Amino acid sequence: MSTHLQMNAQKNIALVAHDHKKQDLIEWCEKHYDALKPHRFFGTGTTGQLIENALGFSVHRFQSGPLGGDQQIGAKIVENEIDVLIFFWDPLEPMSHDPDIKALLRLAVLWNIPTASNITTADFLITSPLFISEYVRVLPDFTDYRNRLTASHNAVIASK
Ligand SMILES: O=C(CO)COP(=O)(O)O
Repeated sequence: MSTHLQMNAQKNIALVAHDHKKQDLIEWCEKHYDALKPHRFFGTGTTGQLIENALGFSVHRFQSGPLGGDQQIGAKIVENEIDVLIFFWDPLEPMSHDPDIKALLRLAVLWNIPTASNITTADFLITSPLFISEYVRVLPDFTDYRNRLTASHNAVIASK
């Protein structure tokens, strides 16, 4: 069994980049300005501010990554408020908030969110016809997982 979530043609895009990758993300946004413009933007604090300044896009900014921004974006993914994650993370730099980064990337996989971690993948994503159309996102049915303990727990209670 699976469940389905509707993505609108206008996507909610989360933009995140580590410090040595911020310029790459800004240049990527500039390169795809026309394709990105119709969508809505979210971002970690510093990345969001830089994108606003460089592109003029309005970006809903969360906290800076090390202050919890990755976790806030992860929560929005769980609440189905983010459709696409563009996260240029730095493979050469250990981060104080590595657990938060891992958690965000994990949630993006769990909730089947299209995710780009480098320029090439981001180019492929933004040029996909699906980027500007409605799309039904398939999710595993988590019901069994959610109920995994309640049935046996209820049986134990009933037997007392
Ligand atoms: O650290 C980040 C993502 O893990 C990004 O945070 P900033 O955009 O605030 O620099």
